[in-house]
Amino acid sequence: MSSSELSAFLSWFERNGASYDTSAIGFQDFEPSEGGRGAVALRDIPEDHILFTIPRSLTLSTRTSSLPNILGVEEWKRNKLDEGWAGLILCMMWERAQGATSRWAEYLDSLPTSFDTPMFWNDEDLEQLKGTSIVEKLGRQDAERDYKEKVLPTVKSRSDLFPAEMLPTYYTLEQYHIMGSRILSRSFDVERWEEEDSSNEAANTSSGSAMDVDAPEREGIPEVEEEEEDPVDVSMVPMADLLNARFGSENAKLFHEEKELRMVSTKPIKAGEQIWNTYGDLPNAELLRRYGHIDLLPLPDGQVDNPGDVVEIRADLVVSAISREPVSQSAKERIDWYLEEGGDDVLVVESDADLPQAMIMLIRLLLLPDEEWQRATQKRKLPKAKADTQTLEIASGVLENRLSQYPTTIKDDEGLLTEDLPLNKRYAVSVRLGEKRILAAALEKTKRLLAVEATSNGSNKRKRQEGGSSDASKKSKTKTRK
Ligand SMILES: C[S@@+](CC[C@H](N)C(=O)[O-])C[C@H]1O[C@@H](n2cnc3c(N)ncnc32)[C@H](O)[C@@H]1O
Repeated sequence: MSSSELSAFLSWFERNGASYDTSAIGFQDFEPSEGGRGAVALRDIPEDHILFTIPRSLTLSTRTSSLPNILGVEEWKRNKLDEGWAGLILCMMWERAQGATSRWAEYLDSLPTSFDTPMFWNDEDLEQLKGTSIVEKLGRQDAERDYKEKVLPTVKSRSDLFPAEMLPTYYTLEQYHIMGSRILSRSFDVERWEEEDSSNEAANTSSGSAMDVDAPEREGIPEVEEEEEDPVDVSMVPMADLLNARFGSENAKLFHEEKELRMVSTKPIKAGEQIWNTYGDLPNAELLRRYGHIDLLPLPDGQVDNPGDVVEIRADLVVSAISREPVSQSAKERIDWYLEEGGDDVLVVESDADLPQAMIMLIRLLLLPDEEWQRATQKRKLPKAKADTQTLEIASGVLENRLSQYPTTIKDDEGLLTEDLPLNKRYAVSVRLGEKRILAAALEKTKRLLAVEATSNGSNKRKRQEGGSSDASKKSKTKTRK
């Protein structure tokens, strides 16, 4: 954003009922490694200070744009614009096409039009991400399908709203990707205020609840960390999206009030310091995919990594470690049951390198003798996450198999990082190295436990270790791939 775009944005912000404390917060360019353009404290700011306030009506979402109502509820739903981000993307395209008459004209003009995220990388750079879960999550094909099946038919069927001569400028696939990337790197989830009236009927048709309802936890099923996002909550929040983020550095947070959103300091901030929001202290793979940067911090073990890093292991690696191809009918039934009962198809190893509880349960489930399997289904109870020798052996095979999905070794990557690499490659190598270090640590832990199992040979000591969940396992996060 140029300085003239910034000042146009700031005066638009204030003209439209938003306000910011001009004595406390300013905007400047930081080093690229510090996030580039961001917010700075102009003076010492105490904790709990309101930095800026935005009326809910000035956020841009399918609730606040008038397009869904103008188009009509029926058509909105018929074209599936109430599912996923296609509806918001179309609203953003349409608002932009309205030019100066759009309520968000200056805001939209201030947003970036190019991105460094892997979505826009060439094949050579993407190749460097092999083994990480980024490539399969890019969603380029899904986005293109939504564009072709939801957006284009809508646009072509309503020339009163989308004049044909505007299509090549405002409603192209390229614009679709740009708007999608703006949402990916800048949107917030803004839930409806509990008592709030549903004023934009077309946008409020999604089945999601405005309340933050936790999924019920069934016995034996590990908690599911991620909740389904309700598309009507996904909102562009002017000014809040100017704040950068760094692992563990958050000093300001967005609070959702009935009529407005407030960015409030959560710690004292010294004059000259950057004002950091949080993107959730994400693993590097997710930071890179959504935002195009990574976080690297010196850790107590002397390595430089992101403490929020995780490794995702697809549950089918566990299945193939146990059952021979073709997968037996019984294994298929068990996997279906595990998934129906809320078990997840992706197992997550965190940076502490403990085996995910879900992995141990799944292994044990697949190994259960038939009678016990019948009992488990009757009681709707997964096996305990107790890692015995057989389970540990299989888990270590799964970890080795997962490690082999990366074409390079830890040593190769450490060597590469000493070289002068282009930025995309440096990021990709750092992401895969962080993941491999976690896998290697998990493998080492598992092998240590196997050695203990082998030497203790049924002694009392071993009984004590088997009494509860193995140290190697933990109540794990499981995750649904997006
Ligand atoms: C919500 S925006 C923040 C404002 C942004 N810097 C701008 O100029 O509009 C998120 C983007 O800021 C950049 N960013 C934020 N934090 C960063 C960090 N710690 N290191 C590098 N880039 C960062 C990334 O490009 C990211 O996609």
